[in-house]
Amino acid sequence: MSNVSLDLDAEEAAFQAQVAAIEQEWKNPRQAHLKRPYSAESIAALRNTIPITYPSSFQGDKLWNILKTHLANGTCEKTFGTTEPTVVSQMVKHQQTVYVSGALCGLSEVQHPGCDHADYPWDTVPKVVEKIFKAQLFHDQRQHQFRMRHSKEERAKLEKYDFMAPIIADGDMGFGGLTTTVKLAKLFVEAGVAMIHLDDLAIGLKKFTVGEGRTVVPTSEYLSRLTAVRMQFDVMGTNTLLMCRCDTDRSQFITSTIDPRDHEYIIGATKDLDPLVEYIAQGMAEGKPYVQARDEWKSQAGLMTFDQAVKEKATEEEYQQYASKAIAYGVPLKEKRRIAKELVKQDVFFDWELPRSKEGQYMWKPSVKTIVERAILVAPLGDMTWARMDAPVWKDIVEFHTEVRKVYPDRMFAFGFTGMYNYEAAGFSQEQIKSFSNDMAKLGIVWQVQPIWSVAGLNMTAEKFAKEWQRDGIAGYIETISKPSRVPPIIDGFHKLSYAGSYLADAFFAVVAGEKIVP
Ligand SMILES: C[C@](O)(C(=O)O)[C@H](CC(=O)O)C(=O)O
Repeated sequence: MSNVSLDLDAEEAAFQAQVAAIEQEWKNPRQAHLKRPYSAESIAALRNTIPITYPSSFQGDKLWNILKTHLANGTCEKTFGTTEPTVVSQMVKHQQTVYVSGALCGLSEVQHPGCDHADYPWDTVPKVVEKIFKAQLFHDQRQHQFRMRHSKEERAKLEKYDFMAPIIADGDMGFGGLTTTVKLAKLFVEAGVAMIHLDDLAIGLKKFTVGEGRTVVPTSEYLSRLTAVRMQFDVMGTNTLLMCRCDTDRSQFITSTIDPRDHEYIIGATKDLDPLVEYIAQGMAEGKPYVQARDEWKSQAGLMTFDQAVKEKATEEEYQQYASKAIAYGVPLKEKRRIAKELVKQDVFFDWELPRSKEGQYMWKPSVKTIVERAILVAPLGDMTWARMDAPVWKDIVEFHTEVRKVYPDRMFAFGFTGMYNYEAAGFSQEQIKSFSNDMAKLGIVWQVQPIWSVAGLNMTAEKFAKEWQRDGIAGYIETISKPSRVPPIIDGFHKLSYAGSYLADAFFAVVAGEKIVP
């Protein structure tokens, strides 16, 4: 039974037309850098039968043009994170984009605030994007209506801002599974986002204070996540941008050994000890703190990668022969073992199961090289790349971006100034700190974000006023806030009717009553 006429020819013709349209979309210069592992037919079969368009696609194209212009000019867009629409209304006066930080959402937009575990409900960040995007539309609408109340000559004297700054948002790790990643991508597009970033972290395994902060997932899982987002964007036919973010810098663990492309970096014990978890359990039963027991075991286990273990046992000549055959991208441990057995006289003991954590994670040896390999592998799925770094090590920054651009010369990159950066400890002079953004822009880092300004920035402002308010009462407010905010360039506030939207609200009444609202 069906409630529509079964015109099979029409259905088939519509499907083939959709396939042709998708293939044409993918040939567009805007998408020339993308390569999908799936066909246009697969996407056409997943689309709705009615045409749906999304402002997200328009904002994605706008952002693409902003970033490509910076790339061409060797400059960069500098933005910061927020969850507040009123803050956004001020950001747009000095910058071109807005960032919605997951860490900030986890502190202020959830029922259980806390550290950036990205363990908040998967729809948290998209909802904040929607809140901000709708506020942008409101600011844009009231500014337009206010301007159109004035003659063209008068408008020349009025300030005008582009409130529709593209929103970039934190997609974290896609929240665990492919179905959540697909739903997340869909919700972000429906919310009006211009770009999301997705990373290779494992969900919910961050420990902040014991040196076990980052666990990555296998390369294969990272690929699947990004493919799922690209697929969902294609199903929706949107030009929303996808940023491939790698968090392997300073990661301590990986969740699985399933992908041979990771084997080079997985750490094993070269001493045949009891497993770490047993040693820790025994130590804690004797009253030892967890970290002490863990570090004791680590100091005895001879922890290293298999290649390092071979180097320890082989002669120089044996190792050179081994390296020429076994140290290459994607060589599985099983093959490495076979080559070592063939070439190295001494037995190489190596067991990556012994150091596994209680949660089953494998130990990981981070390096710029592994971030480069992941970034290059996934680049055809995304529009930009971000190697998230825990510290501003200039040598690593140069190495990473230079290596990726050897393969993708026009690749655009992002950089995040995390709150904990200690520039002096990283060897930066004051001059280098000042020129940091411009120096990075020359490497193709066209979008740079201070993600969590709001935590310190707004807190300092709030604490300062709270103190003055108690001390000076309303006189203090007038001196420190009200008067300064009226001095051009004026900071929008409810004191200026135009910015509260009062004229917009009255315009609804006027239009309904048949009155003119333009001069
Ligand atoms: C950018 C980030 O993902 C965020 O949630 O804002 C965080 C910010 C931070 O930890 O400073 C991150 O870089 O992981």
